[in-house]
Amino acid sequence: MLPPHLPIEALPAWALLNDVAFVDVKVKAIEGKGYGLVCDRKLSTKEDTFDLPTLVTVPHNLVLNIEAVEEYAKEDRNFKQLLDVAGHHSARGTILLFLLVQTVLASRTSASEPAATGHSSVGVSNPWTEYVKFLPDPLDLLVPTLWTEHERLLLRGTSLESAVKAKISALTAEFLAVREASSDILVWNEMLWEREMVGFRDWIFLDAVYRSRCLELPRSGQSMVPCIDMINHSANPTVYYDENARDETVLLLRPDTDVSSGEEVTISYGDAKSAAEMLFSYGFVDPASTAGEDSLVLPLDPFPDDPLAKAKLVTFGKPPKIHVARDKGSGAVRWKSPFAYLMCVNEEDGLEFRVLQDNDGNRQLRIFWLDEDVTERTTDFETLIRNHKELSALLSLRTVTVVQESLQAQLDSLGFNSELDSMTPSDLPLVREGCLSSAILLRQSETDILRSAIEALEKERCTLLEDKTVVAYLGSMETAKSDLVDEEASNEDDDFS
Ligand SMILES: C[S@@+](CC[C@H](N)C(=O)[O-])C[C@H]1O[C@@H](n2cnc3c(N)ncnc32)[C@H](O)[C@@H]1O
Repeated sequence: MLPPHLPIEALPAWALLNDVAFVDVKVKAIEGKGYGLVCDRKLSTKEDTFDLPTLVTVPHNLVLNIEAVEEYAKEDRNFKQLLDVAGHHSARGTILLFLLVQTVLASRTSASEPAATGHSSVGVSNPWTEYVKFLPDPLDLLVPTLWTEHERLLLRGTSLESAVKAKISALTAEFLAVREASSDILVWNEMLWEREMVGFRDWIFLDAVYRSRCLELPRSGQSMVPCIDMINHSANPTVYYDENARDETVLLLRPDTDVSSGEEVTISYGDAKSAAEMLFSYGFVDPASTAGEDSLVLPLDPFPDDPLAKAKLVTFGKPPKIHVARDKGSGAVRWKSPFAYLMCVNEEDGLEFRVLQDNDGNRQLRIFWLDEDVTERTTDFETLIRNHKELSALLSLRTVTVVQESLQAQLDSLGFNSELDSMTPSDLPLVREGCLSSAILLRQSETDILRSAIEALEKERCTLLEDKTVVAYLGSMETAKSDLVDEEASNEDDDFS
């Protein structure tokens, strides 16, 4: 079930009815980006920077955030029941439920029941019941959770390969939980599930809508704002949003900016977002973005033969990851992987797990390093290691090597699928052009980051290999190895069988 679509020409009437003011701008179709906001006349803040022109004003009552949904639930008994069993977990989950219900209401009101009274048998309609009809068609929203299986193959070897799989699994579990919780409520069971008005694809779509349209407002926090969510992104934005003294959300022309008549106005969706984040959240990669850092997040698997692996994972308490960032200007690389440090400390280095029982009889797994209880510091093994005089360089060397090997494996996997990098739309008729171009940009960006990071880690490794404690350790290992070889050889001499 999808909301019925309204042409964008109907938006000015919706805006008028709901007190949204557009001044000198209009929402129009923009090639390759869906809708966007375009200036009607030349605007400038080059001379007069004191008074910034306000292009759009949206009243506070239209802002959709967790508080607004809780308020709506007070008016709508059925929705409150739904929210009580399946919502309240997070702003996102709560807003998704609201959007789901608005979509159902929008489909019903346009098909059968008139919305004029604001009441249908299932719920109370409100401005969002109509506004959801201006949301993009799912086929035009190119976030990878909505890509076809064929299209998702383009992500092989990138950081999004596992991230998108994990997101789809999480969304499946979330959808099933909503379905299970709400099927005990008669009205929702009939409405959503018996009539099959909602399916898993709708849930994925609403999640994508939320992620690609949610804003962080200075006072109202994570919110969706109708009309302001029609603004596209650019690395060189001309406008920005804010909340004014009347709590209205306003769109303002940036200082020292000229916009000509017919030009699209844009905001920045975030300078610091990597190609993977942009594609994951918004469904495109901006090739013009040259500021800030490019980054990559990869999962990190513990050593398969580490007997302490499970205990380390439990005490660490979150999925192990490697974060790599590269400054787009200088090319300098930073990396971070708290679990990699813990992963490289073993029993022979003084690591121990103990099960302790408190006064109430509860048992708790605690982690000790060199007899100190470090359970609260599992994410800070880097500092613990650095503060250890004799083991610092050796354990750091192990950690750097583990991270470097993981990045190399990822780079190999990208290289293994490198034929994708030169594909054209005619080579892949089952793939949408936007998916292919974004995937190619992502692959290029991640290949560059991985190459730079592997090179930087090699330098770190070389420096650590020269440390005198490492040299002494490796020397002792060599001696132990040659002693063993000598011993085996002399045993062979004695073997007269
Ligand atoms: C907040 S909405 C903007 C309005 C949207 N264009 C629409 O038609 O409803 C964000 C979505 O707009 C599109 N978009 C925004 N900026 C873009 C850009 N620079 N290039 C391509 N698509 C863009 C993407 O689909 C993104 O998920």
